[in-house]
Amino acid sequence: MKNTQSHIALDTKNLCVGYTVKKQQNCIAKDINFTLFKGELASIVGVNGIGKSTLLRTLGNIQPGLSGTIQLHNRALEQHSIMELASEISVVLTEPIASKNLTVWELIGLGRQPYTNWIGTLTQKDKEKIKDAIDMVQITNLTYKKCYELSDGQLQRVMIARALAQDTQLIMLDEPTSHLDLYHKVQILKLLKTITQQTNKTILFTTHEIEIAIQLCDKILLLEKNQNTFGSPHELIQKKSFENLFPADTITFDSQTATFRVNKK
Ligand SMILES: Nc1ncnc2c1ncn2[C@@H]1O[C@H](COP(=O)(O)OP(=O)(O)OP(=O)(O)O)[C@@H](O)[C@H]1O
Repeated sequence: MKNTQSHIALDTKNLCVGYTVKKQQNCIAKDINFTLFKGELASIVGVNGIGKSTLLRTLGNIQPGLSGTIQLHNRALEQHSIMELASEISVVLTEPIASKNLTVWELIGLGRQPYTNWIGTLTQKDKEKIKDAIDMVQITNLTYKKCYELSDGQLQRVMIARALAQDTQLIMLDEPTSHLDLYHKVQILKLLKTITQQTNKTILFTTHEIEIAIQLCDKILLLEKNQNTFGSPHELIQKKSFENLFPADTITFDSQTATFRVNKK
């Protein structure tokens, strides 16, 4: 968010995320304006290097904004304590976890840190939240496995369960389907959809899986160099937003099937 006057308002109690960036020169993301509501599944898409992860990480307070402000409940994000933020927003990143020696149960238990005492003692309520998270992502059979024993797809489920155990209104994930095959990509994104439907939580994730996002997401934010578009997949298709995403001599978008076609010539 360099050289911009950006203002982002997060309100996890009512409207979930409102984000505006005023148009300025030398900024990748321009004129962003989006609002997410409870129970919505939303994705941030765009070509490599357009700023998807930067936006997500900035919203999640993982990295400082290049300029502008982010407010959570009318207070600057950085004015909230880490524990306050952790009870409002959970973030799942792509970086490999340092704690792979933990069991699945222990790792998911870390999601309860905002609520436990200083030595991390889990109460009955904490244990129930962990169990509920495990049930929701369907990994009961993995509960006592070490995280280093898991496949990438299983580990992603564990990370989602940790975010669920953290029990925040907003869950953000950076590229949750990287390293997964098509089947497992679809499984993870369908799981995110189910979570929004069953818990009324809001999930925002970055992805390169535009075709799957079109099929599953309630809202899509398409980041582009000169403009950004936000809306339902249907609205974006109507606006022909995907048609110039890639060079037309190589890849075209078929709005009838909502798929990208490779130009073989
Ligand atoms: N709004 C911005 N203004 C200026 N620079 C930005 C902005 N957003 C991102 N950048 C810079 O652009 C580079 C690419 O950003 P980022 O990794 O977020 O892109 P991405 O879309 O997630 O890429 P990929 O799809 O390859 O993962 C980074 O160096 C980042 O610091």
